[in-house]
Amino acid sequence: MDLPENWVVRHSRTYDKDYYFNTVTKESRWEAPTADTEIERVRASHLLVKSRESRRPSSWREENITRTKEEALEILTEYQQKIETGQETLSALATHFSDCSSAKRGGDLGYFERGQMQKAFEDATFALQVGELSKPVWTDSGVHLILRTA
Ligand SMILES: O=C(N[C@H](Cc1nc2ccccc2[nH]1)C(=O)O)c1cc2ccccc2s1
Repeated sequence: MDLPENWVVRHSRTYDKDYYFNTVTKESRWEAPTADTEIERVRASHLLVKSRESRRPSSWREENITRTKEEALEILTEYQQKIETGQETLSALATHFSDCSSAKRGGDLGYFERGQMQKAFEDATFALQVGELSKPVWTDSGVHLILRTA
């Protein structure tokens, strides 16, 4: 029986039967959680660099974004290197350089479920472990670095 993420089976000596415990939410229940009973949601922050080909080639930073996709990736890869070496945090770089309005919240997008974000972004985020940084991910908005936070 494969349980959804963070769920474990425990044994109740009081009732001499197994129960299920979520090591993150600390919730316990008698019935086994299954993938389809759990509404999976994640939380993430991101840094977006737009290009001239973005769905909306404008942002709080730059009214008319003209950089090419190649230039956007070069810029994002610089940020990726700084975050991976611990020189910078994604939150600090997103605040100053992200072309998404979530820059005002350190790149935090809040919680979301499948079906809410552009598919490539959703798939990349759900594939990350909590605390893990993505590789550059392309959507119609531009190129992103994603940090899964919950
Ligand atoms: O779509 C947004 N902003 C777009 C850029 C963008 N495109 C995205 C595509 C996937 C995930 C985040 C994305 N942000 C913009 O400003 O042109 C969002 C901004 C915010 C701000 C707070 C929380 C959620 C969101 S989603």
